[in-house]
Amino acid sequence: MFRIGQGFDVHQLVVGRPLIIGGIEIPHEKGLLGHSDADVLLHTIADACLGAIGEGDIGNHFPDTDDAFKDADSAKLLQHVWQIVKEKGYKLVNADCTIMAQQPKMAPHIQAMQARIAELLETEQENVNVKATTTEKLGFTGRGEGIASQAVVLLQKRNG
Ligand SMILES: Nc1ccn([C@@H]2O[C@H](COP(=O)(O)O)[C@@H](O)[C@H]2O)c(=O)n1
Ligand SMILES: C[C@@]1(CO)OP(=O)(O)OP(=O)(O)OC[C@H]1O
Repeated sequence: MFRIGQGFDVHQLVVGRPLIIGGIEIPHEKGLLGHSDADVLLHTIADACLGAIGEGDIGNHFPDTDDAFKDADSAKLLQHVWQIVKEKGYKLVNADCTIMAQQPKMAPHIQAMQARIAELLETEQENVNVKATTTEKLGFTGRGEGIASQAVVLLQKRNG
């Protein structure tokens, strides 16, 4: 049996924060604001996984009112979500993601993001695709006020 899930997330870009996307720290004069480390891409993938198995969203599992998740490493949050997916008997078929950011250039970091995400989802790197697009200077992403991300994941029930 197959299950599909999609995720979408947005975080504001501000000075004084590191920019962490896809588990990779990217040199930039601004970073993403959030209760956790605000890794917009890992949040999107976690939401897509939770959506695929009908388990709500990361806000339900890791409330932003809980100090336990203050400055949390989103890789650990995604690992926790992936445990739930595995306990339900699923493995990843593939994940496809898009980052919407006017700046900085994601291209030099895409391979590292794909490798890290594949590691977190216990799959081969070829099963994880990360893309980036500017939004042609339009909207909040185009003005550099924030970064958005979306993802689709396909899961398959393991045999036995
Ligand atoms: N933050 C970004 C945005 C885009 N790219 C890459 O640039 C290419 C052109 O982007 P469009 O806005 O015209 O879609 C595309 O190949 C993106 O991968 C990037 O590296 N970082
Ligand atoms: C990740 C959590 C953890 O407290 O906080 P934020 O970093 O603010 O991120 P968001 O995408 O708003 O998801 C909610 C929370 O689960």
